Amino acid sequence: MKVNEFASCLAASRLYGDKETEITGLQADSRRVKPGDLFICLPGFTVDGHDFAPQAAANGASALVCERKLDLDLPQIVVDDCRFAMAVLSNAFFGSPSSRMRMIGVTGTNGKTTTTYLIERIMQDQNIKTGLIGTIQLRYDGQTFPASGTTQESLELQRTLSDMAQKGVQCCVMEVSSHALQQGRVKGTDYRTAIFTNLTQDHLDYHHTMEEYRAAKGLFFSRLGNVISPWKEERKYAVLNADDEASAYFAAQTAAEVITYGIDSPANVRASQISITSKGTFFHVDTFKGEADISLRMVGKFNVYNALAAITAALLEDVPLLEIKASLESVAGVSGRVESVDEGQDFAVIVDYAHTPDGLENVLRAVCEFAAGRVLTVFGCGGDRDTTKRPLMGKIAAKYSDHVFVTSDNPRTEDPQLILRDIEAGLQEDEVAQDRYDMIVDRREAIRKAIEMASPSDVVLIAGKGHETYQLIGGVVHDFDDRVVAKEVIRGRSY
Ligand SMILES: CC(=O)N[C@H]1[C@@H](OP(=O)(O)OP(=O)(O)OC[C@H]2O[C@@H](n3ccc(=O)[nH]c3=O)[C@H](O)[C@@H]2O)O[C@H](CO)[C@@H](O)[C@@H]1O[C@H](C)C(=O)N[C@@H](C)C(=O)N[C@H](CCC(=O)O)C(=O)O
Ligand SMILES: Nc1ncnc2c1ncn2[C@@H]1O[C@H](COP(=O)(O)OP(=O)(O)OP(=O)(O)O)[C@@H](O)[C@H]1O
Ligand SMILES: N[C@H](CCC[C@H](N)C(=O)O)C(=O)O
Ligand SMILES: [Mg+2]
Repeated sequence: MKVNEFASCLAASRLYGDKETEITGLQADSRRVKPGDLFICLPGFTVDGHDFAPQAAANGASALVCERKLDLDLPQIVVDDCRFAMAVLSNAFFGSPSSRMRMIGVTGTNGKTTTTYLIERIMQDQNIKTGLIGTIQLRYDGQTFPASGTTQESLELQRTLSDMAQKGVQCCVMEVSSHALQQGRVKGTDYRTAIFTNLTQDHLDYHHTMEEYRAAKGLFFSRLGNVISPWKEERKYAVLNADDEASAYFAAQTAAEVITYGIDSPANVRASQISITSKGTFFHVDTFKGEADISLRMVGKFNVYNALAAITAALLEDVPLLEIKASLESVAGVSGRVESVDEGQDFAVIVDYAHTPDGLENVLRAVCEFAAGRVLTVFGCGGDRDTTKRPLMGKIAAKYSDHVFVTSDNPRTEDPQLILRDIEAGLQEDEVAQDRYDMIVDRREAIRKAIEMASPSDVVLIAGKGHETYQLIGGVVHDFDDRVVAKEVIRGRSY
């Protein structure tokens, strides 16, 4: 593509320099620029990509996309917002790959990864070649790739979608974070179905207020159906959780057809007769395409919501309900989500990714429902993230646990001790919590103490890191996997 063809994708852009310059690739990191690349200067949150334009030029960039004209002898496309431009240009460069697949996106504070995994299983079982993009990994065409976050930057996303389309992927199910929506990472991506799981507190460091956070998620629904593509005539669906009050706000914003799922409120797909054991969850589901009884191998009422969202999306893809049931019942669980660590010990150890107040409350409620003995909780809160969730999580941990071990969870650049103190403030709101908690900065030590305290029938819940295999302390990434550490400690414990 020539530089003027890129410029013409952006109505209000200004092009300076040789319009015929040929572009062979896109890049937003000067260190990775190859000759022929169009370098996009992203004004980042930590550094300004414009400052790296000379390095990009030295590495052979053919042209620049920037927010102000730079003093460099290269063609330049000047735009108002480079991040949004990057999404539009990436989509154009890769030939709108999302329009060649069935795109199903999932947004919401909790449950995105789980819901995408369930949908992936259902679609794969229909012999529909399905790709997955999310927090744990990317996978398609028999290959897996590490994820760098929940939703890729637009350039990486369009590259991934293009590769999927070339490899014959017919359906892509992906997580869409509020950060991605706010930053326009998915702009131009043509979703057929947009799913909302729930909205509860998280990320207030980034979104500042719950209203702003909700508004970011709202972008997913307000943009749905506004993308020009070969699927244009096709129906678009907003799949909303009838039990979450934010759904009415999203419904009012979307031009797509609204389909609801829920438990407590009337919904198009509704679960009843829920019963939860330590082995799984049973429920009856009433849908617009029949009824079924479903026995999930995953525990917790929250997983009924995730299953309902998956059922709704699959019904909209015309998958028969009984085949959806068979697929859901075959899912043993999702890595790091209510995952049991079983070394033959006489108490339960569960590793879970709950890292928000609502996530923690949900998993603790589920654990309390089936725990025959005490509930011993190990958890912490991430550094350089929403600080206001820390005391809330402390209070919740105290409310549902017999003993709490407050510890580190990726302190990043913060002082770990201070994060623990923020959590402690919430624990101390609980009058009976005073002598029922320990503060242990070293997570391995905290896990060891909890497991040593466990008696037969107790449940040790280790929350916050789930599938993660690292602990970020300062700028250093240390190997750390709750499941591995728990196993080592259990094996070392004498009975
Ligand atoms: C707040 C946020 O979203 N930050 C993202 C952002 O970082 P940034 O703007 O600070 O980047 P920067 O370091 O200032 O660099 C600016 C530009 O200069 C370029 N650069 C930089 C150095 C250099 O030598 N040359 C060069 O060209 C960079 O490539 C970049 O294009 O752009 C980076 C690269 O594109 C992302 O990796 C980074 O995600 C960081 C790691 C992050 O923590 N993101 C989290 C908050 C996030 O997005 N999370 C959500 C999940 C949330 C959830 O639902 O739980 C997600 O979708 O992953
Ligand atoms: N529907 C739900 N409602 C509330 N909590 C949930 C729900 N589903 C899962 N959880 C809790 O949240 C944790 C994270 O679940 P999951 O990974 O599916 O969410 P996510 O939205 O992908 O998270 P992230 O934003 O970090 O990508 C789980 O380990 C569980 O404790
Ligand atoms: N997507 C979330 C994951 C948090 C996981 C937790 N282990 C932490 O590091 O805070 C975030 O980036 O806020
Ligand atoms: Mg996720």
